[in-house]
Amino acid sequence: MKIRENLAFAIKIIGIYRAVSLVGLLWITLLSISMPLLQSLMLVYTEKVGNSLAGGQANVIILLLFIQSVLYCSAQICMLANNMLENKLNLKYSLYLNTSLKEKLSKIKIHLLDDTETHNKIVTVRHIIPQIGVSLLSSILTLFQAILAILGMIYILRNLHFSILILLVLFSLANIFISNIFNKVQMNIYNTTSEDMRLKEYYSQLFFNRELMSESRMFQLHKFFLEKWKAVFWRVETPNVNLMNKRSVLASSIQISINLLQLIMLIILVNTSGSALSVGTFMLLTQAVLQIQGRANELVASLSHIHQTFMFLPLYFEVLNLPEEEQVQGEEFSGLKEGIVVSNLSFKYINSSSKILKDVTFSIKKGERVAIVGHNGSGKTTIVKCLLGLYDEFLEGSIYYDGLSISDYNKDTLRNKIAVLFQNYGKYPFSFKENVIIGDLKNIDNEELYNQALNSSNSRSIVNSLPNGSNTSLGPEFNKGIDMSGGQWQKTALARVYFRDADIVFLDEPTSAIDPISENEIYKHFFEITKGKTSIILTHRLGMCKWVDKIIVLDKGQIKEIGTHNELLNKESLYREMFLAQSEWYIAEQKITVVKTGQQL
Ligand SMILES: Nc1ncnc2c1ncn2[C@@H]1O[C@H](COP(=O)(O)OP(=O)(O)OP(=O)(O)O)[C@@H](O)[C@H]1O
Repeated sequence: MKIRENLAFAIKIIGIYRAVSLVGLLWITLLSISMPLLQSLMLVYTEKVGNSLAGGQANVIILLLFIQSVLYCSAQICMLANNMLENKLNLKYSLYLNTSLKEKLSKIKIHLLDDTETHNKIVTVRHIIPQIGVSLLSSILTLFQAILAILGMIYILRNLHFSILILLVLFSLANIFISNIFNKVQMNIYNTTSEDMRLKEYYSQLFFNRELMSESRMFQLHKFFLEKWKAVFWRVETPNVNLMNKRSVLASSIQISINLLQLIMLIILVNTSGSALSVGTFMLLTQAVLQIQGRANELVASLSHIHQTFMFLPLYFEVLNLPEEEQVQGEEFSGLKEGIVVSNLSFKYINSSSKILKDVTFSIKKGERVAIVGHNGSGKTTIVKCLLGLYDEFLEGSIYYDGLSISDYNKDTLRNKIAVLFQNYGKYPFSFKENVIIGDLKNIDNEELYNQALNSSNSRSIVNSLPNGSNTSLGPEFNKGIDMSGGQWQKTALARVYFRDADIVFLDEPTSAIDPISENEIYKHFFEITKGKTSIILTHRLGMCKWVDKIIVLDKGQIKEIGTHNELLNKESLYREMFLAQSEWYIAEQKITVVKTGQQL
């Protein structure tokens, strides 16, 4: 089973090498075969030169030396070409393998990223990618080279005492056995420390995360972070260092054994050949013994590396085979015609212990403006994620767009018609304009749309204040960029949403960081430009709910009430309770103003 599995992996890997560069693969194989052949030929000529030194003609000796030199230069040129090609292929394989991984991650089911195990696997695969690339290929080729070279030398040494060969075989077998043990230990270390490796990276980046820097200074957290980082540092590095030390002990022992082995082999040679040994043959034999030993070491090292890589390959292919979001070739979504219906929807995240949404039912007509409100953690964002089709297979109940279940639509066509502003939207270190136009990559040259988006999101004044206008780089980490305030970033993210020619708009807390005057402007624009579009806004600012057609109030994952602002305010409701609690602030403020100024209301 194991052999069959490994064979299947080998075929897949060869497929990858072929896909990346068939010509490169052929050349590097050719060069790898040429080098040991040239080395064997050089040995043959070493013997001839040595033998001709004893009484040979000068011109014959010169000719032999010349041929030997040509062979040496050819071997060097092959080695150079091989190294250069290897460097180039290294880049190509690394690009290919990393691209495959990134493409995969952009397609896997979102719920997998809620799982710690998936993160551990991904980080291990990222670490082993360099090993799978050219490094594996060069180990395979080194293995072939070593086998060819050893066969060539065995042929040259065919008349020698067989005990030399037995010694070599025994020595190599012991070496392979020990490497095998080390590889298993290494694999175990990777498996057991992958989560700590991620933690170590995370604690490291806390020291240069600009957004957290001020908090960390004010709370004087650096020592706390440092201690956490140090603890995890030792947990990750200690097993690796211990293994490295053991490997070093092994390497030194091998070097000492090689020396002893060479001595033993030369003693056997001298004893078996006695005085019949010519100078040339002695030179040939000593070099051959040295080379054969060197090659045997290469053979063991490459076998060990191949073995180690093959132990990791299942994990690599496991990550590449993680389930992807299903691309139903189903119905094309060309825009909402009737509305959205959510029917008895219940939902639970992969790692949550109880249901986050419980039997939720509501409907939204085309063109309606709906606000979803409720306490923190009541499930507002979760409903949106379900409506976006991010968690289809975990849903109980149904979500229909125009009467057809969300899972029957082609997801790309559905998402093309939806624009979303998430609570944790992206703040990209691109130019201001790029931060907006990534909202719809199909329209990146549409200046009119861009200008509309700036106006609707109240971002025009931001662009005017930036040193290079729309082309100003954002974020000081790159390209001497400019940082923006929280509210300016939020307006930019809103512009991104408006830039998308969407039919349905979801906004999750769109104005949480925006000043009241801008907020007012933004909502005015929003209601203007979303006329005819369906919009769903998640908010804690209940003042804006006066302007929507319907308010859905969530409580602990359940629908508590549905109605308009007036309907809900005029009866005992959670909405009324929340609205009054919020408006108390303004009423209290008014009283303060009255007291301060002595004016009458
Ligand atoms: N990926 C996740 N895995 C497990 N539980 C989650 C996940 N995301 C959210 N939750 C849990 O689901 C519940 C609802 O979260 P959700 O973000 O939907 O609330 P919300 O109403 O949008 O809250 P807020 O008003 O604070 O934004 C919370 O208890 C939260 O802990």
